[in-house]
Amino acid sequence: MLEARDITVFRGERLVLDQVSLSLSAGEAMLLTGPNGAGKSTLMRVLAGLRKPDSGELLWQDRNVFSDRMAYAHNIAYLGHQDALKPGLTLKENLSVFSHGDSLDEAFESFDLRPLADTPVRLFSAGQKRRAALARVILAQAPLWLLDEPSLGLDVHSVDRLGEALRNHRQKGGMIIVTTHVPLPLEDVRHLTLSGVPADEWTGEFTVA
Ligand SMILES: Nc1ncnc2c1ncn2[C@@H]1O[C@H](COP(=O)(O)OP(=O)(O)OP(=O)(O)O)[C@@H](O)[C@H]1O
Repeated sequence: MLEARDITVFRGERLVLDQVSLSLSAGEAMLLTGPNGAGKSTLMRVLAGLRKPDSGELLWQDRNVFSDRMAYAHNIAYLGHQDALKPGLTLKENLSVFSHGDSLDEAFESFDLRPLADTPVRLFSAGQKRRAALARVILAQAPLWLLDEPSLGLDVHSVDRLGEALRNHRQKGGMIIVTTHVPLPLEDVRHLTLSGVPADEWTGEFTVA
């Protein structure tokens, strides 16, 4: 089980997350929504153990994540805005680092990547890179998926494939937290909306010469 209690984060002088709490159990999914700048990606980085909150606690199986981040890292698959693939390597070379054999085949199948297996990733389109990054999420075989705008750049067919991957993961007892600005094929999902901490009103004026 994942539990976040009163997570508070400042970026510079600015309060971005103000005592945000959530919890998630096996098989559950949560949709994280809110306007641009509301703090969704910041919260995802905290949940991924990549950023320590200024106050609050993050617990995985009742243990504090930040007291042993390395142990926690084995339990998560985090997809950020960057696809984190090596451009000079082929797709197969990129993904083989994470797995071999059957699981690699399954990951290729999940996002129709077989025809691109021997192509260098630098030649991929934005959507193809996103599909490859999603295949990597599957390969991680981690119980908790943290997906920041996973459908970015995906065509309609690939969004369907994403829906299937999300469903399969939950059926196996996996957990998912996902941010999105567009509808996703995700049933029976809990919602957390970040409204954003209001910035001070900008009081400047433009002068037209
Ligand atoms: N590198 C940074 N340094 C300082 N402040 C930052 C930095 N990156 C983001 N912020 C601030 O943190 C706030 C939250 O950003 P974050 O990326 O978490 O929002 P978001 O909800 O994911 O937005 P979006 O929907 O546009 O992806 C932003 O409003 C911005 O003011």
